[in-house]
Amino acid sequence: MTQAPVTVTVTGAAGQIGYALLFRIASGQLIGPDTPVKLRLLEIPQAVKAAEGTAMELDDCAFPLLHSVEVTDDARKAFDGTNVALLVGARPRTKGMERGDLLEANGGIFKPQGEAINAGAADDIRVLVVGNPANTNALIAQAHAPDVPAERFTAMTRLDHNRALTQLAQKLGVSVTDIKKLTIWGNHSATQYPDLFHAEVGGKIAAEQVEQSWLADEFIPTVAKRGAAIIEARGASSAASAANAAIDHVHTWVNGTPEGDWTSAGVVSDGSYGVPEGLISSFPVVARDGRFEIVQGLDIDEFSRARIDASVAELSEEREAVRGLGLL
Ligand SMILES: NC(=O)C1=CN([C@@H]2O[C@H](COP(=O)(O)OP(=O)(O)OC[C@H]3O[C@@H](n4cnc5c(N)ncnc54)[C@H](O)[C@@H]3O)[C@@H](O)[C@H]2O)C=CC1
Ligand SMILES: O=C([O-])CC(=O)C(=O)O
Repeated sequence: MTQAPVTVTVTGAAGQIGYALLFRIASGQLIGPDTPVKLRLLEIPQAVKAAEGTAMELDDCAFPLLHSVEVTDDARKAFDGTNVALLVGARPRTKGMERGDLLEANGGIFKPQGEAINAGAADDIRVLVVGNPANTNALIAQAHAPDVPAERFTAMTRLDHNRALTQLAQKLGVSVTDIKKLTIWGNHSATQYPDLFHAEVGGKIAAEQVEQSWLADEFIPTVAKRGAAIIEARGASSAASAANAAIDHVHTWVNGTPEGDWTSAGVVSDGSYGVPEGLISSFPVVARDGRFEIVQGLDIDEFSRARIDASVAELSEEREAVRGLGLL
């Protein structure tokens, strides 16, 4: 062990993503193979026992990098001194629930968690929100952590990015590693826009290597509705792939993007590409020196513009809705 331990807090630790995520974090895949990890698992009181069971299993793996595991239902304890917070636990939509009800229920989770992060997290805290609606939940948490730089709050669109990589790789009969500069724009929802007009395969623009009808009528809807397709097939929402994307997101954030490539992440808009300032929207980003930076200067044609605008309009509506609920 060559480095000081990093404290990683996972909320919703007893859930299905939590179960797919925790063992990978404990094995060193989140930050790197030289960094020991202190795990904090936050759950609601009814699920603490199940989280304790997972903690027992983590012990039973004897992971060399796992320094300790603590389980709690107290957000202040969970985020005290935390370096990386993975906010996975959220209120799922249930029958008869309107969008506003969902936003309000999640406000009750992400507001106090933002406050607890503000009160006690480490100075270098990085937050990834996975729980849906991820972008707006991230916005709520960020709004309640005024002492933490806003850029430290991010929302996960890496799963969408990874889904898009594989759809394109399968279409062109190439490896996912042959694809560079793919982008997911906007909201982690069915309005998201997976962009192939800047993506490159073998150094050439991807959109020019596929039929326009495939791009518009198959690729975009397949990626955007993949979450629903998994639920239909599995009877439960994506779990291992979501956990994998969370690992990818944080690993990239800490360790950087490769030269000549970028990734996608929901980050606070600085007004780039006409996305209203302050919204947490997905952009093409590079990670350098432990920070995400929005890739600048891309030409956006009419086709892409309309799709980015539609998804960003949805994010603006969600922001207005949570403002109306007094959550911002
Ligand atoms: N951004 C993305 O790409 C994806 C996001 N998701 C979202 O991730 C979330 C979690 O999914 P699953 O693990 O499958 O759900 P799950 O229902 O299996 O687990 C959620 C866990 O969160 C816990 N929880 C609820 N409120 C909490 C609170 N205030 N503090 C701590 N824990 C709390 C629950 O007790 C439960 O154990 C859902 O909102 C889902 O929609 C899922 C897939 C992809
Ligand atoms: O669609 C869902 O409910 C889960 C999700 O966010 C995804 O799989 O992308």
